[in-house]
Amino acid sequence: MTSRGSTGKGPAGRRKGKKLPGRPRQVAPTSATVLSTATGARLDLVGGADRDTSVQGVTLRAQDVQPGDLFAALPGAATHGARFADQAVAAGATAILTDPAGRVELSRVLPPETAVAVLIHPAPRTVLGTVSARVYGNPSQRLKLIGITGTSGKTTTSYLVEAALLAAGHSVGLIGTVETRVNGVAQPSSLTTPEAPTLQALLAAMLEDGVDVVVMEVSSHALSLGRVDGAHFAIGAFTNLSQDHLDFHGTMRAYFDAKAQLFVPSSPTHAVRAVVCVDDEWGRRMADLARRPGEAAHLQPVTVSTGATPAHWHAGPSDLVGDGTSHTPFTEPDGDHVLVIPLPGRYNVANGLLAVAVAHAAGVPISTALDAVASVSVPGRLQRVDRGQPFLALVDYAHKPGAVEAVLATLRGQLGEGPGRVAIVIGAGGDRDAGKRPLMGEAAARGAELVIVTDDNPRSEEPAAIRSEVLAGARAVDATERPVAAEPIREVGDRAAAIAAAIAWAGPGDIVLVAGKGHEAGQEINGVKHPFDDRDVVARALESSTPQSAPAGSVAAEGDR
Ligand SMILES: CC(=O)N[C@H]1[C@@H](OP(=O)(O)OP(=O)(O)OC[C@H]2O[C@@H](n3ccc(=O)[nH]c3=O)[C@H](O)[C@@H]2O)O[C@H](CO)[C@@H](O)[C@@H]1O[C@H](C)C(=O)N[C@@H](C)C(=O)N[C@H](CCC(=O)O)C(=O)O
Ligand SMILES: Nc1ncnc2c1ncn2[C@@H]1O[C@H](COP(=O)(O)OP(=O)(O)OP(=O)(O)O)[C@@H](O)[C@H]1O
Repeated sequence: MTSRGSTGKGPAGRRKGKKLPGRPRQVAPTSATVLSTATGARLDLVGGADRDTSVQGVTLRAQDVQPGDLFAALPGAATHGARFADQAVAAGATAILTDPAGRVELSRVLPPETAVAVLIHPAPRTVLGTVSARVYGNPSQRLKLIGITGTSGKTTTSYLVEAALLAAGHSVGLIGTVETRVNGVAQPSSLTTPEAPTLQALLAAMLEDGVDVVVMEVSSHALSLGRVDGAHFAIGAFTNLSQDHLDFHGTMRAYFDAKAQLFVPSSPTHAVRAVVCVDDEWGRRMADLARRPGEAAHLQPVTVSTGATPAHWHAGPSDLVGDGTSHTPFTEPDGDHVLVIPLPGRYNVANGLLAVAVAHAAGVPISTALDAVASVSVPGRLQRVDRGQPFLALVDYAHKPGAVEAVLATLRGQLGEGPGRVAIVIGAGGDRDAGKRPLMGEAAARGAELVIVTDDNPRSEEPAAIRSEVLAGARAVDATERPVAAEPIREVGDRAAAIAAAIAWAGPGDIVLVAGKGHEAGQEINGVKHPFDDRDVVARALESSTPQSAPAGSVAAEGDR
């Protein structure tokens, strides 16, 4: 499996052993006074600190501070950053950005005689993006920044856009859920969208490395928490919206409003150009909101559709070729083309068409983009694991109801009228939107003959309680609404055992889908990340299961790892 599909180079295309530069080598100093003026924060010169105190970096986590940094001591859900200010100052922080409560905390934790410039703002998170962008020289104004948002399809679409940009000769940076990558050097990501200090430092480092275009995933958390404040997006793309993250946003409307900040012209983080998939109602609303009455045509949103909704870019019916490659004719304002994409499912046609439209908006010729997306793979998204077994074993990142529904519909379509059946191994993450758990169970029961409910990342929650919520949704589905050969829903808490049970169940022509963790390399239980990679576990289960004879047309070893 290539961890990037873009160039077809695969792991060999990576510069092994090289570390991604997280920060630029050169940063011009910014004075505390300039930052105070730019943000309206009150400047308090503790211990006689100089008002010209210079800042050459910004850090959110005290333990990561480097000499010359401003430490952003923010209030959080678990603690207040100001409690760690002594560590930040000991590491060389010259300035601190905090709120009034944090200022009080500083008096308690900082050693006497500490000289440090303190910027006090009632809501420091709201100015952190501006501060970070300013300190790192506003890097997004000197490169082309493309932001991709939506509930599902962000990672896939960004890989496809990256492939198109690389094919057109750009030097490309990628920031997203799976990894952050610059010129072939990659490192795993911890957040989908980094916090503002990390993001701005990364953009500045990319610029130094010669990058001219950056494709990044923009999560709704990032938009709500100001992580992309201070970033100037040349293009913003919207994939779709379905239920997720309601623990954080409360309602679908608030979730949508968070995403809309990338598109609504009145929002400070709106992209210059919007490219919007209008397949769902939310997308249609987003395209309306992104319109700019009275402005030039080239600034109006570009719409993309794979369904009945008319759009600038419109896909016709797809022909499935081989094991998942689809050929889809489409029209765009200047002509007709065919999108060939090696990722199965109509939803991937939507991702593919959106990606080509985004690349085109970034100046890539359509033919170049189409050639590039025809050979892309994305880690942990319908990734095959093959040990010569007579059925298809797939690892996928579906961990929300809409994604489970979309991927199962695709797999059932792939089975066609044949006798094959689908097994899904599924769980739900702890400490995240609990409302989606029964809905995921329901989608699984509707689309698979065998449903094995297991643990995902329980995090701090009781795993059995999470499973019971998924099970409740699955078991509530009436037998008449399940596939004809459906079996009773099973519960196997241990994820490896659940995977082994699904593999043991499968016979020739069946499909086993291990959903939810995709590319992830660990399972988080009670604050500890245990090594666990679904792809390795599936491979081991296949190797230790009884060998069966391969039927005609069994899958090739592509996507294996
Ligand atoms: C809801 C959310 O996003 N919370 C983020 C937020 O936490 P918080 O403000 O509550 O921080 P806290 O833990 O109370 O700590 C307060 C402050 O003390 C500092 N601190 C804390 C402890 C310490 O030892 N040293 C230290 O300096 C922290 O850096 C922080 O500034 O600030 C923290 C510091 O950056 C983040 O790690 C944390 O993300 C948590 C880990 C998280 O899991 N976020 C997820 C939900 C998220 O953002 N996901 C999105 C969407 C993904 C998707 O679409 O599926 C993403 O973009 O990844
Ligand atoms: N356009 C789409 N519509 C519905 N489901 C999709 C779409 N694209 C991908 N999926 C499903 O969602 C899963 C995650 O896809 P991808 O990583 O591209 O999305 P994402 O938006 O980055 O997800 P996340 O926010 O969870 O990181 C896939 O494994 C697949 O099951």
